Amino acid sequence: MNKPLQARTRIKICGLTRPEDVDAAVAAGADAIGFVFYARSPRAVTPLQAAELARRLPPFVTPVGLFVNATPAEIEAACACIPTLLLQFHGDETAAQCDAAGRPYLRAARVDADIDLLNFARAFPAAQALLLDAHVEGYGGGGKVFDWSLIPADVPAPVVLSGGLNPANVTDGIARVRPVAVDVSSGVELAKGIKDAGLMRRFCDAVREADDRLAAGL
Ligand SMILES: O=C(O)c1ccccc1NCC(=O)[C@H](O)[C@H](O)COP(=O)(O)O
Repeated sequence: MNKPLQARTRIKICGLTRPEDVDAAVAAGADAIGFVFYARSPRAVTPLQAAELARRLPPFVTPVGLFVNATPAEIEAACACIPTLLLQFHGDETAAQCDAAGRPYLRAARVDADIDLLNFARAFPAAQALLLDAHVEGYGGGGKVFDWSLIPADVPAPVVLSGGLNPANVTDGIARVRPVAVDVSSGVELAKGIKDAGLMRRFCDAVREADDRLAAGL
């Protein structure tokens, strides 16, 4: 998969609920912090809780708001609390529903042998990137790795690799998929919504190691 080598692989850490975890994720090198606005998730936060957490972010660390089949009013309420929110649609939202939010967004695809990722990507031309996650019960956050060989070499969108990543497998994931970014939740947790600072550091170090190996042509 021959893709232009970007300066470095960006890192999104998702499902944060505590201020100390936001601080630790930023210190570890996260480029984006995901807040889950899906009430059925054990990692769910309210827009006001997320706004308080997002105020801890320095410049150039992006808050990402994650939605599953939310109403326009729910999306607008979250954006009113966090004006710089990058949206992530992780449910069954159509392109029209995603585009109607009027903001940059990531479109999640739940990957298994049944999905046609090329057609899926073409259906969301306005998405800033495709976030490729495993197909799990409960829409996401499942800690499950999907078969990366299912990802076509010519996906017509930037790819964020997600699904069951952790410090032990992210280097391989970057080498094989060459994503613009990686996304992790379970793999850096002590429990759902409770992140581990050491695991976040190790995850970000492993991403840096993968970038260094790619830059060295290894
Ligand atoms: O994190 C959740 O609880 C969640 C619930 C419902 C839909 C999506 C959810 N998370 C979305 C993410 O972006 C996760 O980071 C992604 O699914 C990867 O999670 P994991 O496999 O646990 O690293």
